[in-house]
Amino acid sequence: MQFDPSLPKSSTSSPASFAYKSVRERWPTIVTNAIKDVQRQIDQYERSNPKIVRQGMQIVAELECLKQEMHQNCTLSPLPDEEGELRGDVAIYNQELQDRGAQSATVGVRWHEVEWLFSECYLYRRLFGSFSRRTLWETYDVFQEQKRDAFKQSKNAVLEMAAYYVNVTENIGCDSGTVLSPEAVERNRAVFSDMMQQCLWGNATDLSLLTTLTYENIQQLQGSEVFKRRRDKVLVNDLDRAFDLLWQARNQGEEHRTVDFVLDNAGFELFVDVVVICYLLKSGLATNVKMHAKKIPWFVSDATPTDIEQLFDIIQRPLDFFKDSNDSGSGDFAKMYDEQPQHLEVLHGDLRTFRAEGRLAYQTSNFWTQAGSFWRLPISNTGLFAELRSSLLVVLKGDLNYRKLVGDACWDPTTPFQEALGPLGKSSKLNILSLRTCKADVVVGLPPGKDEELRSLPEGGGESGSRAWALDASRAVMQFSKGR
Ligand SMILES: O=P(O)(O)OC[C@H]1O[C@](O)(CO)[C@@H](O)[C@@H]1O
Repeated sequence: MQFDPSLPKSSTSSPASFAYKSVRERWPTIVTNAIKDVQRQIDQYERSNPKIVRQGMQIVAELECLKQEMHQNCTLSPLPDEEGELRGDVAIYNQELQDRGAQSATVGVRWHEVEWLFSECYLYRRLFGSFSRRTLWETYDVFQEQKRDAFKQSKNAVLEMAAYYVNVTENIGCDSGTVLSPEAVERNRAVFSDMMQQCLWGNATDLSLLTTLTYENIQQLQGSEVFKRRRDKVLVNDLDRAFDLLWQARNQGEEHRTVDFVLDNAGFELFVDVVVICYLLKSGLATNVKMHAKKIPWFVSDATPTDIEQLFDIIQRPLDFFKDSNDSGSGDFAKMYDEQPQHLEVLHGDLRTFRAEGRLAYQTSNFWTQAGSFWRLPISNTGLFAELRSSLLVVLKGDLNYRKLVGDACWDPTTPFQEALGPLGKSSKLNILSLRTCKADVVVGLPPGKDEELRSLPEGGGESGSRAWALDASRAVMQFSKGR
């Protein structure tokens, strides 16, 4: 709190904001879905395991209570103590809650009058605690089924992306390490741009925003046609600067060219991230990539280490995973796969090699699931800060990472991206690339007049005070900051 931007923040009290709607409609739906998921488990264990059932019912009772508290605008209660390595986090959340309470005009911090970023993180942290404090549920991911179901419906786009990967790396991968003609450099630049744009739009399928997704919804959000159609929806595109950074380092023969990839959603987005990461390694734009995942189930669809391992398995044995997805209109995966099995096999082979060589790894940190903005990083997690500073480039995916980068503050939308990064911006020694489809009110780095232009569109928000154009993931920014 102390180190966040001093500007006012998005708050659940502001009727024009997405935060307002979130606490009143979206979060209760998310908690209701979690309750239904636990209920299904309880039904399954009804006869065989009374202890699981008993603990499950305690979880349901807690989640019902959480919903009521939101509904009735109660104060946010301190998180119950937990065992294990995440215990310290609970203390950090509770300290912040206490500090915020002490500063508030009314007593305590109420659901309908609280900063959005803090309260949303608190919500997911509290949800997690309901499971982690129950011995038979402590490793249960209440969002797992939703994540897997959504990914099962992404098979067409998975095959397409794998084919694209093979095509690109066959033609460009071999360029690594050689001196290239200007035309070849431009070809590499174009491929980088395409890859990164696929990576960007992979972020549109986010289960915390789309609380009910149909097969048709998913198809509309995925595939190469989608990203081609949406080129003009990218409001800021700094990819050239990021490419120049990686390309120059590669040409100068810098030995360690690590890219850190701060992940967002599991499922299709994670699959595209992994493809893009393999491309970065294969093309020589990076020598090593470290993926950063969430330690706990987070914002419904965020990727955890389990999701990563499951994805690696799926890439190795796609038929096992996709064969029983019986959604309409999807075609017969086995048949489609038979026609081009080699694409996923090539991807799997590369993945296995990079992992065996230690060039592709993943890790977690409590930092990613704490409540505050990333402005706190240099103070609150010096180890991670040092690690990211030693990286050539840090790629951050998604809307929540963006909100945390800029502190979810009410910036003027023309504020330079680097300025809004505060201590992670100028002179930070961090090179940052944010790939974000817009799902929240905050945005920076826009050209003068752009926000006004977008607000004046039908559905753009108009005079309502809402930045409606920025809420449905139909627009995006790819912003770069060179901190060293
Ligand atoms: O998965 P992403 O892109 O981080 O999106 C999550 C974000 O989207 C929302 O669900 C909607 O704005 C926010 O609550 C959250 O910041």
